Amino acid sequence: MTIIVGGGVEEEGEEDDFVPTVSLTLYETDFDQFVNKLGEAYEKYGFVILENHGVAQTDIERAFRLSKSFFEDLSQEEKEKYHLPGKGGARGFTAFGRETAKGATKSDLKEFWHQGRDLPTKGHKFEKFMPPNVEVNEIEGFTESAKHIFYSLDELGNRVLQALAVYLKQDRHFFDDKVDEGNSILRIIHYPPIAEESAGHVRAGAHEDINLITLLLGADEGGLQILRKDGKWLDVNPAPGCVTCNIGDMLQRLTNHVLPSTTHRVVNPPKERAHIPRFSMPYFLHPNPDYVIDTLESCVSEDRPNRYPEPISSDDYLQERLKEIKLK
Ligand SMILES: O=C(O)CCC(=O)C(=O)O
Ligand SMILES: [Fe+2]
Repeated sequence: MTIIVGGGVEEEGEEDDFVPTVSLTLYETDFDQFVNKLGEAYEKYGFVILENHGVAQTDIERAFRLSKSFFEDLSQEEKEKYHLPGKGGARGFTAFGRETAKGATKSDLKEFWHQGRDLPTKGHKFEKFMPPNVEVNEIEGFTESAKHIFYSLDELGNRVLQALAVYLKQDRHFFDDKVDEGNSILRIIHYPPIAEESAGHVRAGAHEDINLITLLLGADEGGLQILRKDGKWLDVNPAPGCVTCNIGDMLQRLTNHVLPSTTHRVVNPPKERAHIPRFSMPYFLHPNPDYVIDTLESCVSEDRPNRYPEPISSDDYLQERLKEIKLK
């Protein structure tokens, strides 16, 4: 059958072979339909592709141009200057070969930059959780562009969370005061060309995201795959400029697995494309660090007993998980 996969693009395949694309225009014109489409896609795949999301294509292209310039034009020494030791990679640069998927022995084939939230005041109660951002001096516009993408995806994420709140039978604004000072991170990733022999290392090993939801730019480059419930790996093929949005472990925990955090990975390209680098930008939307994740009552029933009777603070949960992926 022919399927429209977003942006009017047609592809051949079975309906189950595609992560659904949902348009943000529905958020304005038919919120209930937006809620249902998102909820259905998430219950089935844990992933959805968002089009007409309002982040300007020119801003996205600029951010990718500046990312390319940072990773390819600066020397290793210049990049290393922006690494903050002992901070769990929370801000600035993390070198190639550092992050290792939970349970994996071989590190991922990537280097990345982390941009976080700027706290509004000095002496803010979240300073101990959220260190200041690092400014890149060599690449004009890099910091400003990273901030712009951070806050644009944050705003988009808030709209997705409104829909999910309604889907979960909460007030539409349930998440608003739980994420307004969230310890969120924009990760600007560079996967360099693959060397002759990658010795079992992959661009990003199979993992689940830690946070509430992730909003990803750049997946149109290919390589991203999700693990379907039947055990098959499914390519995620968004139309250019779309945002891929998935559920992370914190939201899976809060919803007692009503919304699943789906395992995903980035596979190495075939030999003839091994010389092509890949760039992507996931925005990991986190709750405020003092928010306590306590299973929603609307997600517990006789058939679905509470898997997490012990509540946990977002920061304790995050710190545990950072150790597991060798960033702490
Ligand atoms: O690069 C991508 O497309 C996905 C990256 C990812 O899954 C992650 O960094 O958690
Ligand atoms: Fe991920």
